[in-house]
Amino acid sequence: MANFGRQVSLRKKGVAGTIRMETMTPNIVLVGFMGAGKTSVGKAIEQLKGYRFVDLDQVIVQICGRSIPEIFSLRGEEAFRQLESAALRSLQGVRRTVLSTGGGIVGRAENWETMHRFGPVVYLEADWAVLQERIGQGEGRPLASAEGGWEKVMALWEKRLPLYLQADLRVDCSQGSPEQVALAVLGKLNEWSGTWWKK
Ligand SMILES: Nc1ncnc2c1ncn2[C@@H]1O[C@H](COP(=O)(O)OP(=O)(O)O)[C@@H](O)[C@H]1O
Ligand SMILES: O=C(O)C1=C[C@@H](OP(=O)(O)O)[C@@H](O)[C@H](O)C1
Ligand SMILES: [Mg+2]
Repeated sequence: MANFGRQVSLRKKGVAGTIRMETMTPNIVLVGFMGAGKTSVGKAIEQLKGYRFVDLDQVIVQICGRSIPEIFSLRGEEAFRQLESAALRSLQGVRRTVLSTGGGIVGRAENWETMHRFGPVVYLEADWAVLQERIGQGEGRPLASAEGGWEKVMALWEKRLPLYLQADLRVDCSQGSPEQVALAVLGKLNEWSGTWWKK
């Protein structure tokens, strides 16, 4: 994990003095299962903090000119995962950005490397009943469509649970509005890493 918010010596690079990592990587990355509220909380953080909001699914849709269900049905999940990793890499260098990812981003080690370079990764967690209610009929989410049955979706959630724990921070997203969850995220980040995110 990168050491955000700490002094970094530049002496080895032939430059006198130190700078703070915060000037290099003030972003926030949201991960969590479908329905956790990553997109909604990302938008709320944009409003509260004036950060730019980027939803990775929307980046993929823009690159492909197709919706997420169309990409899944025309090209399959593996192609979607490749597009997802490429879309994530394409964001390298973004600043003052809150990035909402898709629930399956956590399946590839290379995505974790990229996300950890962007900034602190925050896991929005909720229990199954809350996620199930928010997913609803699964519209727009090919891996959670109602006709596929809930057992498969729940098995996917259980399989992914340990992967989400690679995040730097965990925030309960099951109570309160997206704005309240966003405030909880910002509060935890403040406790966690001091001042960098206030910029
Ligand atoms: N804190 C919350 N409280 C109640 N409903 C929420 C909350 N966060 C998200 N939702 C609702 O749950 C659904 C999924 O939210 P979304 O932001 O798309 O989740 P994700 O991007 O994690 O899949 C949406 O209908 C949204 O309005
Ligand atoms: O969990 C997943 O594998 C997916 C989650 C979706 O995003 P949300 O988590 O925002 O619904 C979207 O990326 C795609 O349908 C696949
Ligand atoms: Mg989303």
